[in-house]
Amino acid sequence: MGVSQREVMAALASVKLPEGGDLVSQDMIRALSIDESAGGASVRFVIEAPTPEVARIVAPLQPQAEAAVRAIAGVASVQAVTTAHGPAAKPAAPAPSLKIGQHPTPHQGGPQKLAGIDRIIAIGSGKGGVGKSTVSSNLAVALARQGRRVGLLDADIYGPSQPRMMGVNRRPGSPDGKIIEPLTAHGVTMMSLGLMLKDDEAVIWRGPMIMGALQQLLTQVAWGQLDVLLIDLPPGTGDIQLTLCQRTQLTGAIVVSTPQDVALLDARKALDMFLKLKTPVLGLIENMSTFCCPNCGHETQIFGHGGVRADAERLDLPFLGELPLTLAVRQAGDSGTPIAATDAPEAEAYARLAHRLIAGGMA
Ligand SMILES: Nc1ncnc2c1ncn2[C@@H]1O[C@H](COP(=O)(O)OP(=O)(O)OP(=O)(O)O)[C@@H](O)[C@H]1O
Repeated sequence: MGVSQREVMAALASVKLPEGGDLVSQDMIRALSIDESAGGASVRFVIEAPTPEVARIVAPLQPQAEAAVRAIAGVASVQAVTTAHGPAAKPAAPAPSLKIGQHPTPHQGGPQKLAGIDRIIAIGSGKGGVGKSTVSSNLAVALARQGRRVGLLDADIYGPSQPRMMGVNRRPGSPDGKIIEPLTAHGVTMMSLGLMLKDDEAVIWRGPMIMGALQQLLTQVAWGQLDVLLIDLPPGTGDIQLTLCQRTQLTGAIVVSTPQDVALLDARKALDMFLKLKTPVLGLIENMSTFCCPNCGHETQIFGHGGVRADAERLDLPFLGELPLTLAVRQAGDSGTPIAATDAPEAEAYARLAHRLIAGGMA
């Protein structure tokens, strides 16, 4: 069997950048080609840095990247080039002066469309910690791998976790102090309030400030042309959910829950909220459905099993699938490379979910 693109990308993901993330999570790999011949595979790729300044930092890592690919069984030769995309930044470019967290501007009329964005899907849950952010990041990556132009907005303003899960920690630029340039990771255009805050800085805002911040993240970020924008909501049924559903034309919402009764109780409240706000519910996902012991293979249903499917049937809503609880999913999220970006068996469930949404015209 030949050398696959996935194997090469996985090897390149092992090359860490000094400022955080790696060559793949920072979306620097271009023009990857693998030519198989009798003597083995010749692999070529370009490391494209966003600016000449970053290229100077990344260039010394090229030998390490080549060595990582050369170590893959079946690779005979590796050729890489480091280039910079775009002109050199002006010296001492002003730091974004954009102030996130202002009062919302008055709004008239019903929910608005966002220019350039074809579909918007909100991903919510009733209870916290059920895996809504994990599902959002993995689904975004799985959709991008299937060729969709995907954006991911971390609207979990009190506990933004997407920067860590997607492996980005650069502060987004804002050359004019108004428009925020989103970052790219694993083929996904992303933005999170977490990228604008210092580590460990808490957000202590009242409702209007939160709504203002959400409005800024939706309208001041240069999202570009997207097939779908996924919005990772905070848990519960608060200001963010209300503002989003009332102001923005959503394609629909997906609700994530574990099968545990206490999670289901809260998930039903989230569903009720979406129904009351007339946001179509695209379906329910059961996360942490079963746990398969990596040592002995024994399956345990830690949080129960099947409760989300039963609720979907009872409410006549689509059941979008079950996702297992595995160590690999947690580790992948913590390392900044969602499991859906890898060849691990767990990636398959996200690929199926992405395929289902694309086939249904939802993504
Ligand atoms: N299927 C899974 N297998 C293993 N670990 C998982 C899985 N889903 C989520 N986790 C882990 O559970 C924790 C909580 O997940 P996550 O942050 O995605 O939940 P959340 O619902 O977004 O939480 P919050 O309420 O904080 O927004 C994380 O450490 C994550 O890595």
